[in-house]
This record gives sequence, structure tokens and C-alpha cells, in this order.
Amino acid sequence: MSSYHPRPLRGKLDAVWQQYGQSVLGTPLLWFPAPAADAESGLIIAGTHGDENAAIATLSGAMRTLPDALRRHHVILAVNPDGCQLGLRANANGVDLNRNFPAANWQSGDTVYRWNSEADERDVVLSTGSGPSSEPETRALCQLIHQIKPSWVVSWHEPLACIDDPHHSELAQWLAQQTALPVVSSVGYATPGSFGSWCDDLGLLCITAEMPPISVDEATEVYLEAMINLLRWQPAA
Ligand SMILES: C[C@H](N)C(=O)N[C@H](CCC(=O)O)C(=O)O
Ligand SMILES: N[C@H](CCC[C@H](N)C(=O)O)C(=O)O
Ligand SMILES: [Zn+2]
Repeated sequence: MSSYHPRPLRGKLDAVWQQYGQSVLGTPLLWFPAPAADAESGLIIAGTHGDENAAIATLSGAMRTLPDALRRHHVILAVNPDGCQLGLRANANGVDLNRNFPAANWQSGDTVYRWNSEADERDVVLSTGSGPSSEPETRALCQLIHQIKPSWVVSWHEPLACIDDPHHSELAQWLAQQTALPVVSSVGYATPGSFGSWCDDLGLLCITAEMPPISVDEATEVYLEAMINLLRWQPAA
């Protein structure tokens, strides 16, 4: 704890970034290579859905709290920066990026999501794209993953309050213990063309960590420590 940056010094994100592509609106897509990377390093991503802000802000807060030299894993704070800027789940083309990955199960047409946690139905309509990987944000992320070959990916979402990993991996169980969220084998509905489906096709471990419905204000309190610990996670010897 004493090695963390004190709060007065957490305002600016000083981590070195690299650009891995460009969004539909021409926004640079940024990733933050891990200063303490090794062959076992993973990739932590957030903001695939631009309206899921709690995880983005908490991950950024963790990066601003942990001295960067101690960070073992690569980070993308916003897979979908146009969605963040527009306040959308989708990208600027109205495509749900988490249905646009070139997985064997990709489906053409529409997809639906819930307006909010109060809604009983998934009735808000988005596109899955004109084809698998039709979107620049999707293509760039796939290319980056092929380039850096992470050992695993943790993909942050909200508000389903679970750690989704059909393999119940060591990392998923550790994340469940850190966050007090349950490990589940599925989120309970089909997600063709999702990032997790694509990772599965590649044999790459993908854990989807879903925060509960939570404000940025509360998430940066409740999940900060778990996020910091994830940035420097090491498997048990
Ligand atoms: C509140 C949000 N629009 C929502 O509930 N969406 C979920 C999926 C959550 C996610 O993608 O992480 C849904 O459609 O069930
Ligand atoms: N709430 C997320 C769940 C993703 C499920 C994950 N297992 C994946 O395949 O990416 C969504 O509706 O996009
Ligand atoms: Zn999401």
C-alpha cells in the first residue's frame, strides 16, 4: 500500500501509450504496454461499450495509483472511444463491437441490448456490422492481439455483476475473490461475434468481468484495490 502514488499525484495518466489504429471518427486507438512485461503478460481492456464508464475510470484510476514500473499487464482503457465520446454502447456506425468479432459464430443482422438494469427485455437495436470485422476498432484490436500475443485477456463490462469464464480459470477465481462477484460459465444469453467467442476460437483465455450497476464514484472506491492487484497479478507458483 505504501508504494502507491498518494492521491494528490494521481491526477495525470503518465503511462506511455502507443497507437494501434483509428476509430470510425478518426480517434487514435491507444494501448499502454506493460513496463514490467514478460512472457506471461496479459491484456486488460475496457470500454468496448462506450456507455460502461465505471470500469474505464476505475482501470485508469488504478493505473494512476500503482507506480507504472510495477505494472505487469498491458491495458486498453477504451476499445470504443467514439462510443465513449457519444455516450453509446455502439461505435459511431451503430455497431455493437462485441458482436462484430470474426468468430465462427458471427451473425449478420441486428442485435439487441437492455436499456438499463430495470428493463426486462433486450429491445434496443444495434447492428452486428456489415460483416465480421467490418469496424476499424474490431480489426485493430484483433491485429494488436496477434502482435502482442497476451497470455490472457480480461475484458471489463457492466452491469451484470459476474466473472464470466467457462473455464473457471485460476485468474477468474482470483478475480471473483478480489471483487466478491460470482464466477459464471455464461452471461445467460447468446453473444455471437463477441470478443469472448473470437478468443475462444483462438484458444486464448478471455475473462469477462462485469461490474454491477455502479457509479464511477462508487466503483473507484469499491474496485480500485482489485484493479490495482490485477495490473500486477501473478499466477500462484
Ligand atoms: C445497461 C446496459 N445497457 C445493459 O444492461 N446491457 C446488458 C449487457 C451489458 C454488457 O454488455 O456488459 C444487456 O443487454 O443485458
Ligand atoms: N455483456 C457482454 C457479455 C459478453 C460475454 C462474453 N463472454 C463475450 O463473449 O465477450 C455483452 O453482452 O456483450
Ligand atoms: Zn458491455
